[in-house]
Order: sequence, then structure tokens, then C-alpha cells
Amino acid sequence: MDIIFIEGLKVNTTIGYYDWEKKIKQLLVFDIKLATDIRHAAKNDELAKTIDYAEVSELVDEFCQKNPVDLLETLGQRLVETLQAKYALSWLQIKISKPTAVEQADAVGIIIERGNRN
Ligand SMILES: Nc1nc2c(c(=O)[nH]1)N=C([C@H](O)[C@@H](O)CO)CN2
Repeated sequence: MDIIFIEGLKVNTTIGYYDWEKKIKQLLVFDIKLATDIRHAAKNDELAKTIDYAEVSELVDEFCQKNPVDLLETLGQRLVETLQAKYALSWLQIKISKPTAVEQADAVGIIIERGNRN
């Protein structure tokens, strides 16, 4: 299995359960791993035959801006569904960190993993 990854993707967006959080933007950091077979792209050196990590990064930012929700769980699950609908993914892992949420911690957040890692 091959993996396309995006590490430390920073997105400033509206996210949070409390009323005060709905009036501000906060930093989220995404680490994303998408399983694909890179041999299709490598055969003829074609971007169109792989998952464009720049396109995915843009998608994640736009998705966050358009989908303000309370919980990281909701954001993560909806993002997973969007990525699965757009790309043929046998496996994916998305980590969403909220570095400013808990003062005593460097970051808190969620990790979602779906599919089979063969
Ligand atoms: N499991 C979760 N716990 C909490 C979340 C969350 O999204 N998932 N969110 C909050 C608040 O929005 C918090 O980040 C404000 O400091 C609390 N716990």
C-alpha cells in the first residue's frame, strides 16, 4: 500500500462547542494519510492519475470554512465522507489537532481511521 500524506496543514476556522467559540476563529492542524496505488501515476509521470495533495489541502481548508460545527468529531467524520466520495481510498487516517483548546496541553484532538490497511 502506498500513502499520500499531508502533515501540519494549518486551518484557521470557526470550531467549538461553546458560544464564545462561535464568534472567533481558532487554529486546527491536520495530518492526513490517504492510501492509494502510486504506480498508476508513476508509470507515465501523470498528476491526473494520483491524489493531488495540493488539491486535498485546498479542499480541507474550504470544507472547514463552509462547515462550522461544534465538535471535531463532526468535522472529521464529514470530511472523511467527502474525501471517500471524491477519491477511491482503501484506507485513510485523519488527525485533527486543536492546539489552543487546553492550556496545559500542546494539542488535543481526534484521529479517525477508516478502511483496511493492506
Ligand atoms: N472530544 C471532544 N471534546 C471536546 C471538544 C471536541 O470537539 N471533541 N470540544 C470542546 C470545546 O470546543 C473546547 O475545544 C473549547 O476549549 C471541548 N471538548
